[in-house]
Amino acid sequence: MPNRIDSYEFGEFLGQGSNAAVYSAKLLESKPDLPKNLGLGTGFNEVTDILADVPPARKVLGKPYPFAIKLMFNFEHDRLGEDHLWQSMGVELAPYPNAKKLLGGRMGNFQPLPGKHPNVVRVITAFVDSLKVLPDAMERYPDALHTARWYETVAAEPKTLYIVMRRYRQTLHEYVWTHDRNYWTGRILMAQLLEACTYLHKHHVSQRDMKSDNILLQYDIENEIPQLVIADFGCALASGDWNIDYECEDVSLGGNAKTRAPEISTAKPGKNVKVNFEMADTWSSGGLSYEILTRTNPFYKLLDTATYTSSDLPPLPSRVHFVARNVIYDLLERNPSKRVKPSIAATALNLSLFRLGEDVREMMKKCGISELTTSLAGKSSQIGKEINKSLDKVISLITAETIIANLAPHLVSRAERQLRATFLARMDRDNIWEALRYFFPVDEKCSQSIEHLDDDSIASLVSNLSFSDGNCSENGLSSSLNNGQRMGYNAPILLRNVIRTDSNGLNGIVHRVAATVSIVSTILFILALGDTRCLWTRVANRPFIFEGKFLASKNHFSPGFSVRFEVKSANIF
Ligand SMILES: Nc1ncnc2c1ncn2[C@@H]1O[C@H](COP(=O)(O)OP(=O)(O)OP(=O)(O)O)[C@@H](O)[C@H]1O
Repeated sequence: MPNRIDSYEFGEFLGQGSNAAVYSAKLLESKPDLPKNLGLGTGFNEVTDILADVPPARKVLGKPYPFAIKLMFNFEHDRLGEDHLWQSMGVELAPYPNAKKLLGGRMGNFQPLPGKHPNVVRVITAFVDSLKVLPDAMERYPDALHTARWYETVAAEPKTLYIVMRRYRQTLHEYVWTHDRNYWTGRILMAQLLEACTYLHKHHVSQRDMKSDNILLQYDIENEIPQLVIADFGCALASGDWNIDYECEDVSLGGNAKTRAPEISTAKPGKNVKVNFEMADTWSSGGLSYEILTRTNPFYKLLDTATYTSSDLPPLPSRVHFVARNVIYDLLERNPSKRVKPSIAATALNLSLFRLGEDVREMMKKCGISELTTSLAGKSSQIGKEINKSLDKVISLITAETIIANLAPHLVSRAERQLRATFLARMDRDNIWEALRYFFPVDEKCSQSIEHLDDDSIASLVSNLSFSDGNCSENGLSSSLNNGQRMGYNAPILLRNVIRTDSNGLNGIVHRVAATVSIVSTILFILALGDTRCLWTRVANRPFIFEGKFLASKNHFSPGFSVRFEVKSANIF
């Protein structure tokens, strides 16, 4: 992407804050890039090759101004050079993995995020160039221009920093006031927010200005579930250290005082005082979750972050899922050392979103997970090994369901499929066991008595547990899940029952295989039309087979040959 402002054409004004104005933009005389290679494989019997991994062309075409350019306000047009711009504004680049190179050491210990994340604003490039005075600039931000009346002299060529980002559709604040409440969507938004917090937390970055104007959403169709990103890192702490010295009032504690965690808002400046931001964003995501589910963040007006107690928190609507409710209360725990870690909160939310059965808790129970197993997890390696077998089967099911979801892109939103991918890419067993406590609260008495058991007692406990039977999860599930005719899991039957879909009349899962593939594969597709065939892949090292029919697609014979694969059943063996 070019690093000159002349290479971009500005579109509409998108918004402004105290530090910058943001406009939509496109490359001058650019033509939208159509996907050249549809990314489809050659073998019709390999599921992984037919996953739709490129957006439909219409979505690419539909965005005439695909970028957003943040024009930073330079209030020091009387200073020469560029260094001060990079130094004072460079922190905005915390979400940009190339930032260190770009800054070239101008910001000392600055440690930006090392990679892109689907729930963190996508920065494409940044550069310093001449100040572009747009037609509405004088009216909207006169003080940020070199013509502001207090300058006695200004640099020969007034400049500023520009940040080119992906353009998003709306802020969270706008979204909650323009869309009807939908608690399923709300939970997906919450989970995305917590995935972003998990990523920032992992890399020691605190955004420090978590308000709903700084949470951006992308969706193409009006009732689509939005993709959520955390944006505006202008107040971020990204030095690799959670602590800052707070010796006087002048030290910045981040953005809006109303959205500061209790440990920040109660800090008093003084000698050797340090303020720790490790759990600050996590706390703020609790207030934002209220906003997602009820439109109102209790800390904007009702409560004071410095003085509230947990009993002051307003009740959440009764239809809010019990996991979301408890996660929110735990996020808003005053004591940062007792506050739930963002990764645990995100995992709990993600687990609550799986559809393997009407009730995730019931499904887990049938796999042998219970209050007892969550109490036992991590207690001894012997027990751990046994109960992890049950957990691994649950994980296989979750993975299988995700693959099925990818085969049914019209049934599961893009945002949700991305969320699953994000979650599956980072999950580990310990994290899941901790999150499972939201479904199966740990029995403290049981937990304490296990501490004192000797090896023999543990062995006998293990042998008495239902999960010691390696097949228990299959048995439990197949009795409730399968269609009575075949062994194993029959996940599509479940999906058909529980997925909320507006695709009328679709029975089972239908995936369009748009194949611009070799002639040989095309012939194979044609030969397969109408017959019941199997597609296979592997899930957690176990064969995962879809059985179904190839059907000719009415509308999609161009540009390549297209068929649909209607999945009748899916089985893990
Ligand atoms: N990538 C983007 N796509 C679409 N709109 C955006 C984008 N980035 C920012 N905006 C819009 O511009 C507004 C101002 O952006 P931003 O919050 O980054 O500015 P700021 O001056 O740093 O704000 P603050 O005063 O909170 O520090 C946002 O609230 C949003 O409405």
